[in-house]
Amino acid sequence: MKFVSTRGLAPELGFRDVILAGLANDGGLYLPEQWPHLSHEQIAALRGASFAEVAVAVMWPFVEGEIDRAVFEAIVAEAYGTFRHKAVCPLVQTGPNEFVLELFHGPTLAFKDVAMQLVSRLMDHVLAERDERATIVGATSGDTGGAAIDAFAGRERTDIFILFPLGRVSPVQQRQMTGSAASNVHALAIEGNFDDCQALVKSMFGHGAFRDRVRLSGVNSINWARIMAQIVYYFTSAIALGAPDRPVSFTVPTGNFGDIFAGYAAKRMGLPIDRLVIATNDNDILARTLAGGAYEMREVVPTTSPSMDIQISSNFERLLFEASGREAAYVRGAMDNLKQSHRFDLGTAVHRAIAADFEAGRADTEEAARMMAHLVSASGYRADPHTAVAIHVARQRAETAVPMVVLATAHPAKFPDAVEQATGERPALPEWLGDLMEREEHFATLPSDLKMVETHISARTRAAGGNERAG
Ligand SMILES: Cc1ncc(COP(=O)(O)O)c(C=O)c1O
Ligand SMILES: N[C@@H](CCOP(=O)(O)O)C(=O)O
Repeated sequence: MKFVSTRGLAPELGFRDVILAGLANDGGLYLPEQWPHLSHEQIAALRGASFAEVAVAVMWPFVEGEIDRAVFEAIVAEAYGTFRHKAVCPLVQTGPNEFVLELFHGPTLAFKDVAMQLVSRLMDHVLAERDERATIVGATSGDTGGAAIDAFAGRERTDIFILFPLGRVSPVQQRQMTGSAASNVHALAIEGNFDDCQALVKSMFGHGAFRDRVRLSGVNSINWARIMAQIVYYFTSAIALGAPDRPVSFTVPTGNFGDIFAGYAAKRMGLPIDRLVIATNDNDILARTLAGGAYEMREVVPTTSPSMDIQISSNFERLLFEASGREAAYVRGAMDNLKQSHRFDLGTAVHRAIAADFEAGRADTEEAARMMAHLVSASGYRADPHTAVAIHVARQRAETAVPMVVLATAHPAKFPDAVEQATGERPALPEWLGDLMEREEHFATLPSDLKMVETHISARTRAAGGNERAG
């Protein structure tokens, strides 16, 4: 299997190069050159299989020929052995035909662990095989950072630098990034918002000399391996609800569009998905784009679901590539317009193609709070604010006979203030997270300035001969 860039100007790569590359060197995002297909019989044969078994079956077509099967199976088993629930991602029924898919039973209590625990092990394997080191730089609005730090802390072949927006993540999210004592971990508080952090990361990838000097790699959902791992839970949940004989719909709290794009990928691979519903908070650029056909940036509004406080939704580029019939020139044009004028028009054909697969809705902070309170009083279910946004959006849709799965992307204890304000109850962190809030913090604060951030990283990454500890 080869992978191609959405901008059409980067070399085609195999899986091992794609996982290390992160972003393509033309600024685009990698996608498989064609979608593998699982037949009705192959999907039906996965009934009763464990999460790890389904994971191997779903991801194998992407890695076949690049990683030995037994090695891959062992890596998958080890990655999902870190989860605290034996089903890994359990389904909980919250309404007559509504199910919540809990993706937060991993080490940092967010859905990011599902991919990150696997990606760190796969990267380590490829780097060891090549006897190389890498510098991982990531941007986070809160959850990716903690999950990446947990997954990469102490790994000999990688140094990891996570850029988070100063003062815009929850205290639990911040401690998950700053509380690591591992010498290869560097948390950087950036004076800006998440879009500034993500733009800095993309600029570093676009800066060839820096990219080569530090052997830059990325673990945001720009990295295809992140999306690949997230496809798996669409299969496990749909199969548990009767697929492939019965279609299933999904509502996904969305920011960078990685999670819901994984659902789209599952559909392209043969999973019978009826509706894919994008749920946004007050930062509703995706809902506005689907309604009006124009992607138009506005100021980011801080909300109680901070991980979705995003205007530049990076994986939307992957969807543009697909919806335009894989027209790299169209994608380049749209991305140029976005950079220059902070907007672009989808055009009728692409708008229609997107509307054929996706619906969208929004829930503001007030509506999310009301939903959190309602869930507790109606059924005793405790949702985090991101999940509450999605449940609100799911319940605005017309009911059909098709089961609706809502992705629960974070544990409520990651956002205790918002949950307490809405429900009157303060969710406690699981005991095994113990002294998280008392750990000593290590981080550096930097302006949103490319040169200063690059200089900071160069001095500290072992891949470029640096060895200073952050913060
Ligand atoms: C808790 C939570 N929910 C939802 C999202 C949005 O997911 P995505 O960026 O893949 O659209 C994020 C951030 O990615 C998150 O951390
Ligand atoms: N909400 C995210 C933003 C980054 O998303 P990613 O999926 O591209 O890593 C976060 O929690 O950091």
